[in-house]
Amino acid sequence: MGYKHIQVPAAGERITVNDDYSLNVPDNPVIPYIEGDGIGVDISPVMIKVVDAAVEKAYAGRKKISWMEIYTGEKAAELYEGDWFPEETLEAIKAYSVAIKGPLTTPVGGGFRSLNVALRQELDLYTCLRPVRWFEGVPSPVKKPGDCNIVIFRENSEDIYAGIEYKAGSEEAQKVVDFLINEMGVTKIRFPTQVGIGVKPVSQEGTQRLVRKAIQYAIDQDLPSVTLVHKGNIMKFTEGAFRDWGYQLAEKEFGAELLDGGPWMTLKNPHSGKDIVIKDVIADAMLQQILTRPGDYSVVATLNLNGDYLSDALAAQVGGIGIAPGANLSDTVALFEATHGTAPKYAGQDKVNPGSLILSAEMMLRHMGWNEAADLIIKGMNGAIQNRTVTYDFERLMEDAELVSCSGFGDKMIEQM
Ligand SMILES: NC(=O)C1=CN([C@@H]2O[C@H](COP(=O)(O)OP(=O)(O)OC[C@H]3O[C@@H](n4cnc5c(N)ncnc54)[C@H](OP(=O)(O)O)[C@@H]3O)[C@@H](O)[C@H]2O)C=CC1
Ligand SMILES: O=C(O)CCC(=O)C(=O)O
Ligand SMILES: [Mg+2]
Repeated sequence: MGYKHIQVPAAGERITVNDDYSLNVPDNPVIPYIEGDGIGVDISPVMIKVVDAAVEKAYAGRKKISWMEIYTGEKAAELYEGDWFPEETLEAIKAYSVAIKGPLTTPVGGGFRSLNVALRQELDLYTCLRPVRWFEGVPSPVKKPGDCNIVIFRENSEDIYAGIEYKAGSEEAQKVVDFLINEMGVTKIRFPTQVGIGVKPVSQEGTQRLVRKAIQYAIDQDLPSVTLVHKGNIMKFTEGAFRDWGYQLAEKEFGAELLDGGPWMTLKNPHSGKDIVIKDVIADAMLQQILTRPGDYSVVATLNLNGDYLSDALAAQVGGIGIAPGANLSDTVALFEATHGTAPKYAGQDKVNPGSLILSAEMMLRHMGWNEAADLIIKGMNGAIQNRTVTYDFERLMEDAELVSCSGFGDKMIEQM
């Protein structure tokens, strides 16, 4: 395939996907990566160095990644003459099936819409998977951070996050307001002029494909519960429907039965025979539950915006978004990315924690079946933290820790593998 600006490495083959969605991973796969805006310039090269070291150590040259840079965001705009979101980036991610990205800037209140959201929508990466776990020694604002071991399944394609919005004062906003008032009999728009309007689509299909993944994950990983997090008391036909469709799917596809008369349900893990509880919690209560009783939660399935809030809040409990990894998944494409953003005030200073992107790469290696290399990344992370050689975000909360740079932390991880 001929690309305009993407340089395909001379060596390396594509990862391909079978009809049952399993992967064929060659020993020398080409992995596309987006460096990212802001601190992307700091963390992406460190991630690549650490992953290469883990792969080399695990397989002694038998396996190797050929990295292929692809472009979105500021770097794309420079290279593609103002195009922030080149079509060939999407083509490459689809063609190579597994990719990783740094953070991308989204302006607040105006300007272009989120490129991160656009990537998820264009590639239909409907699951945002964000595991939250504590590494021993990481400073935390809570007393028992080890109690927090929660895997978030965030719906990634719908909700108020889909970007259907009309600006206050625009012809479009007024048209929607007039339609709501005149044709739908709406009387509750408090100030019907100069009002911005947002639309919140939540579908049965979108909900159920996400909840299906969450329950299957709990089965595969032998976990005790799946919690549907929603604000369904207030937004009945979107967030409330998410809960109801979630329970319905658990019953229909996994044979879940009502627990003590419901609405909670329970099903037997077909592999381990253990019970899996399917439960639900209203989103505001959940934000206190994760602080007071994190051990009650294991897998969480939630809508797009709730998942965004919840993932940063949970990350804070185990040390912050500097080490919070994630993946955006469709059935055929996986795009790994950190939970945090571009942290512009630190850009180019070789200062921030590269842990979030490195742990996202660790998830990528497991997705590829390269578990030995993934294990070495965890070993390196544990070793660097336990040696108390950490970046500013941890160092400022620890006593007697040695402050290291972003690249320095990567090197410390490699030493510890
Ligand atoms: N998926 C993506 O690409 C995402 C993109 N964004 C975009 O990023 C931009 C900036 O967003 P903002 O709200 O400031 O959120 P950020 O996540 O970029 O940064 C918020 C704060 O989190 C801490 N932080 C973030 N990354 C790290 C790191 N690697 N190591 C240590 N600490 C870190 C810093 O805290 P402190 O100041 O305490 O040191 C930082 O000031 C926006 O344009 C936003 O839209 C946001 C989220 C996700
Ligand atoms: O797209 C963005 O700029 C922000 C996205 C975000 O915060 C997230 O996905 O966690
Ligand atoms: Mg976020």
